[in-house]
Amino acid sequence: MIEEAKFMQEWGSIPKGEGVISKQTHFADIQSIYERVDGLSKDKLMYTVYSTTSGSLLWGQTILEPVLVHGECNMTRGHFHQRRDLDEYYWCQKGEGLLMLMDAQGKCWCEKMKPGSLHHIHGQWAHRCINTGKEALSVIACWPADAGHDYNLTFPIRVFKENDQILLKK
Ligand SMILES: O=P(O)(O)OC[C@H]1O[C@](O)(CO)[C@@H](O)[C@@H]1O
Repeated sequence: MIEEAKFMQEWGSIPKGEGVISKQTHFADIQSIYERVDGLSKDKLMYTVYSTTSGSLLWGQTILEPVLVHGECNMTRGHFHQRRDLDEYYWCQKGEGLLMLMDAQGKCWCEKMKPGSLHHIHGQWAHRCINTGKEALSVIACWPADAGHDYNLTFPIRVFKENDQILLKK
């Protein structure tokens, strides 16, 4: 017997199929992670996450809008996995940005994301996506459904864009 695929992730599009959900994050939800909170409308859309669970795996897509908050690049909240033994893959579909990583000792570094770049995230590394480009940054992820999110962290580096230059500030 040959069946149709249950989900579609067409090139350049969002995941479609039964059980795909989406969640929007607006500036009001995320403002506390930025250095400055004034000057941007609270209802500004910052990012959208589409996700679906099949068995023990999650498939998700995060679309980060090209927004600067007083020069600071739009970013996801960022998290460790509650289960530090569970890894994740990120694949950049569109746009350009940085994947910020931090280990358990607080060592923090970034990998460049561009269309096609594939990133392995070790289970003990916190991770955050940052849009440094002029268009939306679209990142697809696959990770274990029981990994969980641990938001109890602070990244020691901030990413700004000034005169088209990317600046990392401690
Ligand atoms: O929850 P955060 O840290 O804002 O990250 C954005 C997205 O990254 C994912 O965890 C994929 O890693 C999504 O589930 C999540 O919502």
